[in-house]
Amino acid sequence: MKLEVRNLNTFFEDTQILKNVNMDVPENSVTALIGPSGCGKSTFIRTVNRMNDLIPTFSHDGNISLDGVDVYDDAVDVVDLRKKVGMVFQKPNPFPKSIFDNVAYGLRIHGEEDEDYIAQVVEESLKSAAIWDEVKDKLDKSAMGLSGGQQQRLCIARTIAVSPEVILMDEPCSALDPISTLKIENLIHKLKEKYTIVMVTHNMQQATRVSKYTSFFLNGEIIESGLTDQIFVNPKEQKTEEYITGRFG
Ligand SMILES: Nc1ncnc2c1ncn2[C@@H]1O[C@H](COP(=O)(O)OP(=O)(O)OP(=O)(O)O)[C@@H](O)[C@H]1O
Repeated sequence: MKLEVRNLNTFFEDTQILKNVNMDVPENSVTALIGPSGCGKSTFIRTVNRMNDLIPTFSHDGNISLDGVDVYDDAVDVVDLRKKVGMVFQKPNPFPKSIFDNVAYGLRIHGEEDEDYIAQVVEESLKSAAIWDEVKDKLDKSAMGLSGGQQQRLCIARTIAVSPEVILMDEPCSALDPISTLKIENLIHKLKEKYTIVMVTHNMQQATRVSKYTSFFLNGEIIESGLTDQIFVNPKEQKTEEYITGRFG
């Protein structure tokens, strides 16, 4: 397994958010996380790449391993971990820099100085994120001038420029129109050949379109995990069925 989560509990102060969460994420696949608002999906993915470390009231117990290595081990370098486990957020968050510099950013902060190499990776990343044709003639223009859908693909290019292994996506299409959403979904299909993707989505159709596996979260617990086809066609748990048929949440 690429990612293995065992008996994960997380807390903000003494409020428990995630309760005994277990998950296996196979390599080169898309796993969708579904569940009603506030059930802990974002907290979960932010625990995987240790983004919650930035919140002083956060604590956890249990284990998350990436390729068999505990991501919370003292020997793990958090900067290196976040390079391996990239993240794409709900709202596109380009830096107020040029399109080129947005994608080059990660390479530069990791010490890359070879400008020819940087230019090559920027081009490859923009191509992989299916936005190259739209921006190739204005790489020096501000990323803030792009549409929301273009900004989100730029953020995906920025994430893949540092060669991550896992990409965490927190509702990556929720701020986008249907056409941009389709572009991102097609892109996710392509990206799973190289990367392992874990994606939070509120859109049930999207989960069935893009993911192979689904985990259903409710009140900080995983109620059911399995193949997406099974979860949506033949859920084992009554709560899963109630949720996917829109009876709550
Ligand atoms: N920094 C924080 N401090 C305290 N509580 C927090 C913090 N961040 C999140 N929470 C709480 O953790 C719970 C889970 O929130 P989380 O954002 O993980 O849910 P979610 O399933 O991703 O929701 P949504 O679908 O609305 O994004 C909520 O009750 C939220 O209020």
